[in-house]
Amino acid sequence: MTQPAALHWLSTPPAVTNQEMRQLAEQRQTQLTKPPGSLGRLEEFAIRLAALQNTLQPGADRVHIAIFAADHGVAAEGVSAFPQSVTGEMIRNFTRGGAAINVLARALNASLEIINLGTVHDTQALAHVRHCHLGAGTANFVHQPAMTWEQLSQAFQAGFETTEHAQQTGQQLFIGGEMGIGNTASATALACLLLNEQPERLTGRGTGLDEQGIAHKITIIARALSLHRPQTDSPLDALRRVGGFEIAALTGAYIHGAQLGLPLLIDGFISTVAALTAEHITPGCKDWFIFSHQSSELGHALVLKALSADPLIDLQMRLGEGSGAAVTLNLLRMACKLHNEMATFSEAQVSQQSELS
Ligand SMILES: Cc1cc2ncn([C@H]3O[C@H](COP(=O)(O)O)[C@@H](O)[C@H]3O)c2cc1C
Ligand SMILES: O=C(O)c1cccnc1
Repeated sequence: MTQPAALHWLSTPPAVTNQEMRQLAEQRQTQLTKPPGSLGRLEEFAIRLAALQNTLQPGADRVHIAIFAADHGVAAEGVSAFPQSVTGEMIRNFTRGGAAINVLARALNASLEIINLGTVHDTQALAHVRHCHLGAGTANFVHQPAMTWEQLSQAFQAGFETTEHAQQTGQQLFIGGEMGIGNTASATALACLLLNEQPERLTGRGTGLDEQGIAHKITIIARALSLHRPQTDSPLDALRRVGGFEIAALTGAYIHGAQLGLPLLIDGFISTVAALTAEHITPGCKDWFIFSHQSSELGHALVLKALSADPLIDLQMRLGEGSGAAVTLNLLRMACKLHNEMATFSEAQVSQQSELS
């Protein structure tokens, strides 16, 4: 079967960013009572948000965080330091407020939504979760495509609905996150297909593999690539063959967010691979991405480079769940406040830089 008609919305181009607003915001930065450029990258981020939000008063107060969770068939190959049951157990933890992202969402006063796309252990009865059950995890992509076209299409639909709802409820920024044991192997295989890379250059520790574990993970990914690489005919097909339900949903959320003109704050390795996939499927999406942090997962630097991305911070985090993006949110909030609330030279009657210098 080929690409279903339900995926036609993917060819709608991303929204166009407002370059005039960008210039106005740049001008305002030069008029604020500080030496030009002295707030460094905080200036750049306020200017970017002004252009993306189409306002001279950018903000990151109303933020929605969505965590997409699902299991991976490739976990059966022993590619994670943790057992597959952890995906379902963590979904339960999210519902009880005990995960890192719960703590961060509370501290940031951001809304948090958990989307369960399908786990091996039964999690379908959990309350406070949006259930979009596509199966008991993906198939093991070492032997066959991870998903059917129908499953891929439904995962995209779950992502579409998430950013659609975020936009309708007036959110200024969207953070996507993921949970799924084995998903660094899936994201690595996907990045290898999209960037025509070898797994040795991208495979990292994930949840904490040792050197032997990494060597085994590389062998598994290489085996999968030798099966899928010759048959993959599009970025969408690459995602279907070696991706995960949650990675596909995140990709769909990013594409639709970019179509709506919703700024998207991107988390670590897995989320950045979803962002790369979104850009390959619907070129121009990356105009709407703000890269939050550099993860210590080995492949992240290379994938960021492929997107010409220079993230805000590097705290050597490697958790996922949208946690790195959430941690940088206060920096964006400060950047906006400075941009919006500082006095200009003329308002404060402070002399500007002399002509001679
Ligand atoms: C308790 C726990 C909480 C997590 N939260 C995110 N991840 C992260 O680790 C997983 C990917 O690593 P790998 O590919 O090595 O399995 C994903 O679920 C990711 O979100 C977690 C992992 C664990 C163990
Ligand atoms: O960078 C990430 O997102 C990441 C890295 C390792 C494990 N889980 C997530």
